[in-house]
Amino acid sequence: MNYTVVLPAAGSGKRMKADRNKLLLELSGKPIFIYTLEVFDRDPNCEGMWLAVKDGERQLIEEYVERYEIKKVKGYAIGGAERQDSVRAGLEMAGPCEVVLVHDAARPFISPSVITELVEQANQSGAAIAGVPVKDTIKKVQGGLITETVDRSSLWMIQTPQAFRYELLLQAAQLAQAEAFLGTDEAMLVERTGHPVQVVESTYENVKMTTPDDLIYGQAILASRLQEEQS
Ligand SMILES: Nc1ccn([C@@H]2O[C@H](COP(=O)(O)OP(=O)(O)OP(=O)(O)O)[C@@H](O)[C@H]2O)c(=O)n1
Ligand SMILES: C[C@](O)(CO)[C@H](O)COP(=O)(O)O
Repeated sequence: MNYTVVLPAAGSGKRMKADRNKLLLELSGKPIFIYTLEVFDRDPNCEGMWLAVKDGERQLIEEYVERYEIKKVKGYAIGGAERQDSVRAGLEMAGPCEVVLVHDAARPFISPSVITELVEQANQSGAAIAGVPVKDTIKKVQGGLITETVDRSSLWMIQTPQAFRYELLLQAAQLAQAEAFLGTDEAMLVERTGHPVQVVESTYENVKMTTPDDLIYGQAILASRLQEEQS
């Protein structure tokens, strides 16, 4: 099943504390977002990528896309102040298709088999997102004191990709905009329309490069992949 992917890449990386958009930081000599684009470039079911970028970074990002010979980038939308604004801009520009995936450009280690599973599920049921069960004990804390220990048996950490029938996500995104609702992922926008959202088990490797320690983990993932290739 073919799909189109929208990649929000217009953040600023405050938590990474870098001097530029964190997506341009390098792992083993290659910018983070190029690893992400390569996964989709290699997937024969990916019909095209739409990137949401900052106006002032578009030229630089385009240069990298050319330098690394990424073939499937169809166009660029100008991102907004919030991630949700950037995704909506990308969706509107991508135009109608059957299944659309939204994937953080800051998650370079997504597994191709999870993408395939998400697309199949979204085609059948309308909405499917990636996640992994939480591994730690979860507590609510206020003022340094525990107010509750949460039963973790049904808690999942949600990632991207998040896959949807295009019209379902577009309408949910436009409704959220009209009602000034701000969510932290696309599923939240669809959930509030009442449409069920499936969760597909992903991998813990699919971490979002958010804080400096994530770069160390990212580097370790690359080293272990290289070792596997060579053995
Ligand atoms: N206004 C925004 C904010 C974020 N993103 C993108 O959404 C993804 C996930 O966001 P996050 O990790 O929060 O990135 P930043 O906003 O860059 O980081 P921070 O919140 O630490 O500033 C990233 O690929 C980021 O580039 C975006 O396109 N537009
Ligand atoms: C969409 C997301 O990656 C799912 O985990 C996450 O919610 C993005 O959060 P951020 O704070 O905007 O990075």
